[in-house]
Amino acid sequence: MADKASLANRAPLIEARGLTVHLPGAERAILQGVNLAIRPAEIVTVVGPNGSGKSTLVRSILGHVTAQSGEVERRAGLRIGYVPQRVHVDDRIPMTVRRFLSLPRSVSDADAAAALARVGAEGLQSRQIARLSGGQFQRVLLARALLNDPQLLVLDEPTQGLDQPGIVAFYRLIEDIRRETGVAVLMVSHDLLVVMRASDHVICLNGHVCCHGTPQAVSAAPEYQALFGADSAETLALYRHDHDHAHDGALLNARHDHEHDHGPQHECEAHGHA
Ligand SMILES: Nc1ncnc2c1ncn2[C@@H]1O[C@H](COP(=O)(O)OP(=O)(O)OP(=O)(O)O)[C@@H](O)[C@H]1O
Repeated sequence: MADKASLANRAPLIEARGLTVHLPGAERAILQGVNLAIRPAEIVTVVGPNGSGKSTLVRSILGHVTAQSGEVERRAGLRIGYVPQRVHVDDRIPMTVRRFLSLPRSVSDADAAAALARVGAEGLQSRQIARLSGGQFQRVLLARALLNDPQLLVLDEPTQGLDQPGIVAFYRLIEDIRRETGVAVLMVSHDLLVVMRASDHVICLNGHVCCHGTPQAVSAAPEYQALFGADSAETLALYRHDHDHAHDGALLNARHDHEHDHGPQHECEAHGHA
């Protein structure tokens, strides 16, 4: 995790205040009064059940969806790399990885090769996009998002369709990239255990912000446990402590630095329903 005090002192790259979003056809507001700030080099993760508004929040922050009230302030000239939840690739239209990396903006062969190498997908340039495995495709999407040297990476469910080792490896890659480049990361994910482990700040969303704080604080919060069940908190606590011995199973690929939790830090702030 990044040093918390130094993160907190940095001005946000992007900040949402009081975002309320109604979408046409929806009976009620999809987001209500949501606040969110992402600072340089910070990994912020949004978790929440299906339909809780995670993608809508991401799309509002990116300006793809107009909020009925509230505001999004972004640093002037902010460069964002975005990996959307769904990318439709028509497999009837041939498209190589190299060509895909030049959409929508043309990039040099050297930059394309460097971006692929950075995400562990070197040598895929001539492969057809439609024939990549799920894990390869996610890495190519990430490579494309890195091409404009972003200050903020936005990843909406980036590990969909990956198996557990693939999920762990992907988040590890994100942590490495953050460490090397200082890029900030906003992620939406269902992979509670792995993604919360990699996060500086977790936001638990269910139309409004139910609670937020460090992974430890959120996993101990009653609002989080009401949404995901007390078991999820126990499993996270176990995972975080269980690092001194050989592990079986996929999680053994996760980074095990010695980071002890000392119980909930009571950082979660309950936000009432509007
Ligand atoms: N374009 C739209 N018009 C009307 N309602 C929408 C639209 N897009 C999403 N919704 C509704 O808004 C709610 C939130 O959707 P959203 O995709 O933001 O949730 P999510 O938390 O990302 O869900 P998931 O985890 O299933 O991806 C859902 O009830 C969804 O049906």
